[in-house]
Amino acid sequence: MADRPRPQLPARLPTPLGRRATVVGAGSFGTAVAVLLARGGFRTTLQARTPEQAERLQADRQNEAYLSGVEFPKELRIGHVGDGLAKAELVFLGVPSRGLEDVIATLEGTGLSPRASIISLAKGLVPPEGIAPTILLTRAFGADRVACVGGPAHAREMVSEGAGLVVASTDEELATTISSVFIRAGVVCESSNDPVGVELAGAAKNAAALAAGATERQGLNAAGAAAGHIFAEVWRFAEAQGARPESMIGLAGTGDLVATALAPQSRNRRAGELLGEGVPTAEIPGRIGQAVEALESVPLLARALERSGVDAPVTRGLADLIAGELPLDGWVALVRTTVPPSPARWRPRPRGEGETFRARMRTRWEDRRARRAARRAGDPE
Ligand SMILES: NC(=O)C1=CN([C@@H]2O[C@H](COP(=O)(O)OP(=O)(O)OC[C@H]3O[C@@H](n4cnc5c(N)ncnc54)[C@H](OP(=O)(O)O)[C@@H]3O)[C@@H](O)[C@H]2O)C=CC1
Ligand SMILES: O=C(CO)COP(=O)(O)O
Repeated sequence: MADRPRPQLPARLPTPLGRRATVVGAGSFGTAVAVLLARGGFRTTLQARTPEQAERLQADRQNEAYLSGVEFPKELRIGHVGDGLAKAELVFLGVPSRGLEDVIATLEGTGLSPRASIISLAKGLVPPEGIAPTILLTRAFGADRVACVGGPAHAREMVSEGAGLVVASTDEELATTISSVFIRAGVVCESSNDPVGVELAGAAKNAAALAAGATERQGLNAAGAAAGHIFAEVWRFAEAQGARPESMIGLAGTGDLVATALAPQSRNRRAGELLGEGVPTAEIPGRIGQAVEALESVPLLARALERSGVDAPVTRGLADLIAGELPLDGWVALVRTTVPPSPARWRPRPRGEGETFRARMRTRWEDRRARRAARRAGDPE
């Protein structure tokens, strides 16, 4: 930590002295976030699911099962269900999306402060509706108490070298408080007021990494096309929900996609590789041994896109591949032949204020020529 360059702190950062945080879920990411929060000056409790797990973590002062070799700072407290919640101002949920409803239910009986903010670390969708985690949390706690975290952030590298986090909340003060504690801990963290966009970007990158993993042996162009189609399809859905393009283009979307698709240890990409090798979906979580969000969120995503009328053949095809209803060669053929719907290729260009008359005429002429060529090729415009 001491030897590497640290991100620059904004001029006025709130001092965290005496402030408390709890991380629910002592898996790889929950543990890594708890380590950062303790480094960032928060009095932090890491909450395991059972007393036995908590005892093990306390005895070892590291998480052998999920993040071995990362020593806990001495300030980090260890607990199990309910511990550390009554006084916590920030409660981070480090469990996979499918566990969020259960965790919210357990939070209710723990004396959680009505002022505590709840932050989702999940990069998937919540069943059965396939909603973004912050939508579920907002229903339970109200939007001004809710945030999420996205961006390229593999747990082990994050605690040793850093990460590119994005904290998103509709409450600006909350987003700034959370991002400043990560920055104090030495990790780059931007804030955003587009939580659903950041979460859909995270779900899209996991889906795209899984798709790329399943396809890479058949050809890297096909793997890239699969990822590109999925991003475009999810973006059309996200846009209809008011999300902003920078959430998909920046750290939380393309940035995290590159980190996940390149990482040999990525669980989502590895799950895709196993699917591509013909391993049945039901066996994959057991082989990987940790959360593989995309296996569950892709079918939810495909249904959500269908419900909202978004044309999403590649996301649907990936869901069918996961369900065992589309063979690998059928999936690859689908990826190789899918043409995005015409609005993705053909949109009126915005006219710049300073554009000259000549340049405008030239643009119109080029537009007309391209439309004629598309008609001749039999493409709808
Ligand atoms: N790992 C990473 O690098 C990153 C992960 N994420 C996201 O963080 C989320 C958590 O993933 P990650 O930490 O990697 O997963 P892991 O599989 O490493 O750990 C999951 C943790 O959640 C606990 N858990 C699972 N279900 C429940 C439940 N119903 N109630 C309480 N606890 C539960 C598990 O407990 P038990 O051991 O008892 O099963 C375990 O402690 C995912 O959405 C992932 O996409 C985001 C960025 C990076
Ligand atoms: O979200 C991640 C990194 O930002 C981790 O992705 P994997 O779960 O595929 O390892």
